[in-house]
Amino acid sequence: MSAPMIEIRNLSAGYKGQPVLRGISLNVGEGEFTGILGPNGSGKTTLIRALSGVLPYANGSIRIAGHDIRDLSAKARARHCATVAQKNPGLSGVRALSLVLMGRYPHISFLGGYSRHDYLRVQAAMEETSSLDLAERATEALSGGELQRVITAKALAQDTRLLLLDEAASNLDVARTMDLYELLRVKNAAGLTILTVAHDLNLAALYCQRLVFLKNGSVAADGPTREIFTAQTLSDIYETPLAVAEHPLTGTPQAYLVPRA
Ligand SMILES: Nc1ncnc2c1ncn2[C@@H]1O[C@H](COP(=O)(O)OP(=O)(O)OP(=O)(O)O)[C@@H](O)[C@H]1O
Repeated sequence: MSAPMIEIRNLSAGYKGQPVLRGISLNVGEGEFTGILGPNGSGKTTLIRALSGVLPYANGSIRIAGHDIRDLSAKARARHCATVAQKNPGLSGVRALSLVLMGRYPHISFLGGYSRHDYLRVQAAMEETSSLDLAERATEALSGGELQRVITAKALAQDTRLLLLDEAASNLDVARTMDLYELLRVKNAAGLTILTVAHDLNLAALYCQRLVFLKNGSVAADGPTREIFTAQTLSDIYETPLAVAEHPLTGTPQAYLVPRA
């Protein structure tokens, strides 16, 4: 049997010596589309940051496609795993096209420049994310949603087998959100392993086959969406009453807010 795409063993990580993730162990198989959910501050972004290699961790191990990520250079890591982060560093003075082209950087050789193939991959990724018309725009002049699409294009242009997303739909309107998740569905069907942080429970339930709920830096619940997405589990994890009913068209479980009075 092949190794899981992600193997996390007893992972502890945090900031300035303060633990946030407390001994997390989790496997994600190749081809899974998994949602990471949980209350504010539960450690979702911290987990994505540790997986993408930008946050050093105190204890435990992370293997991606069989490689301990601490043994990989940043460039080698970027050939295995692309990330759409929640916060993006200042991108002043960069055209959208140039930003997406940076996604090809892990694939160019030491002396080689970008090839025709790189530009074709960039064009395809921008078409897929409906951002090609933004190619010549300065990234600092883009709206939050436009920038989000360009950054998603950069991640797709990276041509990895694993994609990590942290609230990738947070700046998108409802139509763009559905465009993104439909695109993710197609990519997942073509073999891409996807791990996405989501706050929108119903969106996650519609698209993710598996849900992992974090709470206080630990895994509080983990399982196939249709089994784990229950009123009891959600209400316990979020400490607020929630009801669950089937989506009228898909039969997927969906959550409903319950007024307290
Ligand atoms: N750079 C940082 N320095 C210090 N503490 C941090 C830093 N980033 C996050 N934290 C703290 O770590 C904890 C977990 O934060 P994290 O962003 O991982 O949570 P989250 O589950 O993604 O939350 P949210 O749903 O609000 O996005 C929080 O208590 C947060 O205040």
